[in-house]
Amino acid sequence: MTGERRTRSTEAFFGRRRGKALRPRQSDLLERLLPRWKLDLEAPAPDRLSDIFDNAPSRIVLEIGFGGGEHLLHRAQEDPDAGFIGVEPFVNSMAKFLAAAEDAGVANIRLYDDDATRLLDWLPGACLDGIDLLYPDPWPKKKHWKRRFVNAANLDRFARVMKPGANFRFASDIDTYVNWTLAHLHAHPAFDWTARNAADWREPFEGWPGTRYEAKALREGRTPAYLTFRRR
Ligand SMILES: C[S@@+](CC[C@H](N)C(=O)[O-])C[C@H]1O[C@@H](n2cnc3c(N)ncnc32)[C@H](O)[C@@H]1O
Repeated sequence: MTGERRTRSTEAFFGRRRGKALRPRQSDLLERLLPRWKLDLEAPAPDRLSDIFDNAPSRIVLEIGFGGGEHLLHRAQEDPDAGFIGVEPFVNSMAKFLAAAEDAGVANIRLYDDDATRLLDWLPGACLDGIDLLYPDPWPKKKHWKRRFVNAANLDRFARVMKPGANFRFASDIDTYVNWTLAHLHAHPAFDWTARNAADWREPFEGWPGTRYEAKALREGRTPAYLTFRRR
C-alpha cells in the first residue's frame, strides 16, 4: 500500500488518504457539503444521537469504510426514516460519494472522514441500531493481521455504542479474515452469531446491492461470506 501512513499514540491507522487529483466539482463538494454533514468530534456528542439529523430518525446505522459509498447511498435511499453515518478516510472516495449523494438528493446521512475508532470513542453509549463493516482492508499477510479492523479493542467499542439487539454485519472475501472475525466475535461476551444453518453465511444480507470491492472479488473468483452478529 502506498501513500500517507499515520500512526496514533494508542491506535494504528494504516492506509492511503488521497489518490489522483480531484475534479473541480469534487473539490467544491469537499469544501461545501462535507462540512455540513461532517460530525464535529471537537464538540461533545449529543445525549440523543438522533439530534445530529434533520429527519429525527427512529434508527441509526453506522457504515465503516464505505469506499465508493454505493451501499451507504442505497441504504439511505431505501430507508429515508432512518439515519446513516458513513466513515471513509480516503479523500477521493469521500468526494465521489458526496457527488452521488447530492445527485440523489438524500438528507439522512452524516459523515466522518478519519479513523472510525475516533468516531466510535466519541459516540454516546447504546446509540446505534447497526454497524456495517463491508470488505474491510483484508491485510492478508499474517504479520499484518494485527492491523485488521476487527480486534478485541474495536469489538469493545462496538459493544459500547450498539443498542441491545443491534446487528453488526461483516462481509469479506478473504477466508482468513472471515475465520478471524468468527473467532474474535465468538470470544467476545457481548455478541451472538445469528447464523441458523450452514448456508446462511453465503447468503447476502437482505436488500443487498453489492459493493464495488465485492464486484472485484467476484470477478477474481473469490467467494464472499456475510456474517451477522447480534449485540446481547
Ligand atoms: C477494501 S475497501 C472496501 C470499501 C467498500 N466497503 C466496498 O466494499 O467497496 C476498505 C475501506 O475501508 C477504509 N478504511 C480503512 N481503515 C479505516 C478506518 N480505520 N476507519 C474507517 N475506514 C477505514 C479504506 O479507506 C477503504 O475505503
